[in-house]
Amino acid sequence: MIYLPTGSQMSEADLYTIEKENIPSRTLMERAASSCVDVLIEEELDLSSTLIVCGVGNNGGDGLAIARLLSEQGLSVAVWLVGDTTRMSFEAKEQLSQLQNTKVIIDSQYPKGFYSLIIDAIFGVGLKREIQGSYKECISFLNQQKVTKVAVDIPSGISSANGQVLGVALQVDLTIAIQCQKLGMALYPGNEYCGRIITKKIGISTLPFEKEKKTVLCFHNDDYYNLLPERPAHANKGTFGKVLVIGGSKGMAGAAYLNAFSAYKMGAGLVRFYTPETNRSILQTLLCEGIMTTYESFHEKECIELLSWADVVLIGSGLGLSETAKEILFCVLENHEKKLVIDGDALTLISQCSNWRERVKAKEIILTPHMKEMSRLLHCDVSTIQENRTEVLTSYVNKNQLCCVLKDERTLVGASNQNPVLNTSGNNAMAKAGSGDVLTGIIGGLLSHGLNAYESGVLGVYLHGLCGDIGREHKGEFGLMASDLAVYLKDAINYVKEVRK
Ligand SMILES: NC(=O)C1=CN([C@@H]2O[C@H](COP(=O)(O)OP(=O)(O)OC[C@H]3O[C@@H](n4cnc5c(N)ncnc54)[C@H](OP(=O)(O)O)[C@@H]3O)[C@@H](O)[C@H]2O)[C@@H](O)CC1
Ligand SMILES: [K+]
Repeated sequence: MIYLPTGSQMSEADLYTIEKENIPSRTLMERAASSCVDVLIEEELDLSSTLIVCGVGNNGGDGLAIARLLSEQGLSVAVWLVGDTTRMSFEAKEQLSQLQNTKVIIDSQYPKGFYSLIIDAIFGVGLKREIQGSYKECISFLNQQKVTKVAVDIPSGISSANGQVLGVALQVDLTIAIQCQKLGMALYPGNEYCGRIITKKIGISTLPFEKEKKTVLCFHNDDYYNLLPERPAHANKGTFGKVLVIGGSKGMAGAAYLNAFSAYKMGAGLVRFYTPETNRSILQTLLCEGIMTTYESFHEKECIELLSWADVVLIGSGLGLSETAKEILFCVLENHEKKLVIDGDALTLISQCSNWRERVKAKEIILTPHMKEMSRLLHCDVSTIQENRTEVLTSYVNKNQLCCVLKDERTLVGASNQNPVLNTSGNNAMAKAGSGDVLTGIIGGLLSHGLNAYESGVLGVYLHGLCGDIGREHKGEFGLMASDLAVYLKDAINYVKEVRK
């Protein structure tokens, strides 16, 4: 597992290392620069004529130190110093003065020439506001140059906190992340600007953000392997849990089908539909293994009886917003005591009720909103969530004591008192109707094996993304369907086991 700190968390770690571990800032900068030079050599980049574009902060300081190290090897280097040098950081000033006695060309304008490589050391984690004026012109100009580009720490213009482009950003081929990859490099669009990412540790203590439950994690295959549920040999269909799918209004039977099919494919022992009568023959034809109870209107006693049967309830996929849907939903909230996944229309319905959380009895709760549904739950706009997703998610799950799977190109899973986990599996072939219903089913299947909400959310999202990655290989970027995803679950699970070996 790795930490994905924001730039601010990284700056705190820099400071902690300098002050508490007595490693001078200058030493860290030298280590950063020599690590970058190592990468440039290891990657066999053409270093015959390098342009290093430096800002006036410590990212620029890294760039100036790289210029000196390359020049010491007899290589031709030019530095384009952008920004107001009267505002230069102490460390960058030191680096600049060391460069004066070398052959490196230093210019405050673009030093005209033919370059084999451009190194971006304009902004690192210290970038916090929109880029304008001459900085903007410089980055736009560099974007037009058809030369290999390498970013020091993070491409200039990408917010290390949320991956957004702050006015303009440099598209590079390779990013050398100092000590850790930053959160903004894993999120979109930031990730697309980074090219390949190579991380180089330079001895910055990560203790300050390791202690914080709000630091985002990215799991490795082994972490996922450790979460995979066991399938004991002495088992019957009751061993792997009973899942009740409440979803699929008229015309939306497919959503309930995908929930149930995916829960079965994830290994659930028994899956039952509770769905409108109009869906009966459709669902029984699609999934003969699904047990069926149907309704035409709300019957409290029937609903409560079904809840006492179920270990896990999945409610909301294609449920609709009717009065009956609402009555069933609140009956579930107020009576189901075990595990509960709230998806789709059920999320919209709870967002219209200010005290919904107080009414929930379930001991484990997972919400699976996409950005729009999250914005309804929080009564704010989508961009506010996208810009501050970690803070928004952590405060929501802690306030409501539940697990929330915030679906996006990069899904983030949060749970009370746990670090949020950012998922990196999956691809754009999965951006299709029904994909979320499959995820809900997979999570249901994991819950029914005894995993807790956080574990089911984290592993479920990863497996779902892997199904998309494997599925794209077989069905293509255009043709992959949501129902295919669940079919590839067996390959996804095998992949996690195989990589472990
Ligand atoms: N010893 C250490 O600490 C180590 C640090 N390391 C390296 O340092 C990097 C972090 O350095 P940093 O904190 O100095 O920030 P950095 O990214 O250079 O930018 C700050 C400068 O940009 C300016 N500025 C910001 N936004 C702007 C805008 N929109 N438009 C215009 N200007 C803007 C800002 O100006 P100000 O806000 O002060 O007006 C300030 O001048 C880190 O990524 C890593 O590469 C490593 O070597 C390891 C050891
Ligand atoms: K940079």
